Parts: sequence; structure tokens; C-alpha cells
Amino acid sequence: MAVALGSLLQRPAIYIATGVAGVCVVYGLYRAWRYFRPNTEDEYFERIKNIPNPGERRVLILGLDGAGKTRFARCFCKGRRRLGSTEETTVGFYVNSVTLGEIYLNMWDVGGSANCRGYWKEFVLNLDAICYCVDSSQPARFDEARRELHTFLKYEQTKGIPLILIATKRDKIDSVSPFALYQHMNLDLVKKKRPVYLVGVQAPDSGARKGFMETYRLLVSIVEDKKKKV
Ligand SMILES: Nc1nc2c(ncn2[C@@H]2O[C@H](COP(=O)(O)OP(=O)(O)OP(=O)(O)O)[C@@H](O)[C@H]2O)c(=O)[nH]1
Ligand SMILES: [Mg+2]
Repeated sequence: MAVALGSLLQRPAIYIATGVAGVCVVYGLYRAWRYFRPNTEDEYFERIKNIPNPGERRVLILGLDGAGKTRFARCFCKGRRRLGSTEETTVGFYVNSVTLGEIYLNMWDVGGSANCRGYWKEFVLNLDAICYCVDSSQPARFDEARRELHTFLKYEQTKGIPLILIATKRDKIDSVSPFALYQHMNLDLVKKKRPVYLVGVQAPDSGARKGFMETYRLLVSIVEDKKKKV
């Protein structure tokens, strides 16, 4: 009688133990699947494998104050480094050098406030690309952004340097599409004289970044394109 009662009491414990073990196995399998099959762009980005002797890309990042330049530059860092605060406006310039996959990125981010814009041209030296950031959620500043861009591109030293128009803050509700932004920037004439590319990015304070894989691939290919054209 006592033995039968004991085995009855043990049964729920066996069920519970089996249930817990089952949950653990399923969770383990889920984690393994996530590890081998990354499903967000952020995860792919974090796993780009660095190669020895990467080719250098020297990139100048310009745009109006608050356009998201410093945030954009930081987002090419892996892990937590990208999350550093960009609350303050950049006075002067900030250099972000990082090896990412096949390239060593040398990014020069120059302040966009009115008193810094006069210095933009001083940074045009052996550039592979100019990234011009425009806050896609602020149509009220598109005219100002276009004026500053065209003034800068008139500078003789920038001749032929590929331009990447970066539509930033795509996560914002009032953001316009990169193509609409491209049209506002009136780049058809510019396109005849230099390669012009267009990318939309988002890098909110929290949450995944987007558009950075595309920009990375573009920066990898941009020098190859230049070689082909020579
Ligand atoms: N929601 C959202 N906010 C962004 C994004 N990128 C930048 N920001 C915010 O925009 C603000 C300005 O970004 P910065 O990167 O500092 O702008 P900046 O172009 O470097 O500005 P200056 O240094 O003044 O020339 C920051 O406080 C960020 O929080 C984005 O993709 N989404
Ligand atoms: Mg800045």
C-alpha cells in the first residue's frame, strides 16, 4: 500500500521534470537556430568577418547640424561602441576609424552648424566618397540642405568624387522616401559629372539599425567602380 502511494506521488514530479527538460531542449534549439540563421540586418552586420590587410576607404561625412552624421559614423562600429551618445552637436570634426570586413573605414565627420560649414572643403583630401546626410523627417530643411550641398560640390577639389546621399532617420513617422529626398536635392546635373548613390538609413536610440549593410557594400564596391571607369 505504502509503495503504491509513493509511486503515485512521484509521478507528478516526473511529469514536471520531463516538461522542464523539454522546454530547455526547445529553447536550446531555438537559440542554436538564431545563432546559425541571423534574421535581422543588425545580426548580419555584427558578424561581418574582418580580413587581414583590408583596403582603406576615406570617407567625408557632411550635412546640416542634427542631420545624424555622428550617429551614422558610429553605426559602423560593432557591439556597444555604436551606442555612445550623440546628443551634442559636433564642434570641429570627429574621426571614426574602424576595420569592417574587407575595408578599413576612415570616416571624417565634420560639424554641420553654420559656422562649421565653411571648413568642409578643408577636409577634401584623397577621398573615396562623400556621404551627404539629410534628415529625411525634416522637409522644412531640405532647401537649406540642397543649397549647402551644391555650394560644396562647386568646390573644384571635389570633382569626380562619388557622392552618397544618405536619407537618415527613416524610422521617424514623417520621414520621406530616399527617392523623394533625391528629387528634392536636384542631383540630375551632378549625376552627369560624378557617380551618385542613394541610401536610406535608420539608427534610433534603441532598436535595430537599418541601411548600414547596404552602405557597407556600397563602400566596398565604390573603389572597384572607380577602377573600372579609369
Ligand atoms: N530616431 C532617430 N534619431 C536619430 C537617428 N540618427 C540620429 N538621430 C538623432 O538625431 C540627433 C542628432 O544626431 P547627430 O548624429 O548628433 O547629428 P549630427 O549630424 O552629427 O549633428 P552636428 O554634429 O550638429 O552637425 C541625435 O540626438 C540622435 O538622437 C535615426 O536614425 N533615428
Ligand atoms: Mg555630429
